[in-house]
Amino acid sequence: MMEIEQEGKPQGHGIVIDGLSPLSETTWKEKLNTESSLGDDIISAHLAWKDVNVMVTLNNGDTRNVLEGLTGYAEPGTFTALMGPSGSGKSTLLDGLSGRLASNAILSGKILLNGRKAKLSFGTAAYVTQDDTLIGTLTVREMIYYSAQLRFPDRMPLSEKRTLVESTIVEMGLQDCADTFIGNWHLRGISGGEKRRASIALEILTRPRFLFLDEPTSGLDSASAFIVTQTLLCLSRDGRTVIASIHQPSSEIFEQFDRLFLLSGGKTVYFGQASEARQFFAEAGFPCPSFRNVSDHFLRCINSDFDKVKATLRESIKVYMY
Ligand SMILES: Nc1ncnc2c1ncn2[C@@H]1O[C@H](COP(=O)(O)OP(=O)(O)OP(=O)(O)O)[C@@H](O)[C@H]1O
Repeated sequence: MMEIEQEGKPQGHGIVIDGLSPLSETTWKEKLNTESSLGDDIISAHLAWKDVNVMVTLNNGDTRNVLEGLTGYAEPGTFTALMGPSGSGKSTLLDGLSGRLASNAILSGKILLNGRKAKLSFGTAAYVTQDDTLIGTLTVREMIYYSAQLRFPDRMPLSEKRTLVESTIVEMGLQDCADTFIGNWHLRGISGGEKRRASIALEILTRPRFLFLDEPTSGLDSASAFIVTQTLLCLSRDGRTVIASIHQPSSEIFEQFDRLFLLSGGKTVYFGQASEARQFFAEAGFPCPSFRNVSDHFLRCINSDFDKVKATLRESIKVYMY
């Protein structure tokens, strides 16, 4: 299949509006057909999805399309951010990809793991929710160690569990607070950012290939949020596939994303290299003023004048039709 050449084509990335493919069919098929030659001990896996729709049934029996025609992929060693206004479908996409949709939601479309239809089995994927479910009266090391005892089989030697716990503490940069209480409403403990990293530590104990995170930076100050996303970037560079929904990242945080999936109203506005999104919006007639945070700019464009954004982007995407 050939790409249709057109003047003014935004280079190197794809977008989709109203169900058009954001990627060339060939590129998508390449991602889709990446056959797994991975051994169990290798932490890398490709996820590809095409024409994903999610329909929910409401209490009154009506149905509603929450996601429409989403196509994309996530590769090992990369950090993908799902962004969009509140209610745009970020969590639903994350839930759909990780196989944890609510019982009233039905997903259609293709989601392939290493080119095959496969369920994400225990240990393959981890999901970190927005809420930290930690026990305040334990120290960070105790919390991770107890979690290791619950997650790993009894036949695994304690020394091995301890080694995994210690390496996880180092990987998450929690050495300095490892023996501090996590804390609760009456016990001063570790910071919010450290809590978030401790929550991620519990999930990476099993060395998952995929890490899904719902708003890992919500409620954190900008410095803590930056450290959390920096940690996620490091985890991805170890060969993991990291996908996180993030509401309004600072420019510094935005620069850490490899790929951006920008949603509005359950549809894709942009899918491609995060570093090229600014240029894409500029070419579509929405240059980002230098003083403005780039993610704020995208959300403002979508919120304030989405019809115009859509109309402009629809013009630009002709080049991606095959
Ligand atoms: N199981 C469900 N049943 C009914 N409605 C749902 C369900 N799941 C999602 N929705 C609706 O779909 C829309 C998208 O929800 P979702 O939580 O995915 O958005 P979001 O972009 O993550 O929002 P936020 O940033 O506010 O968390 C919302 O309007 C939500 O109410």
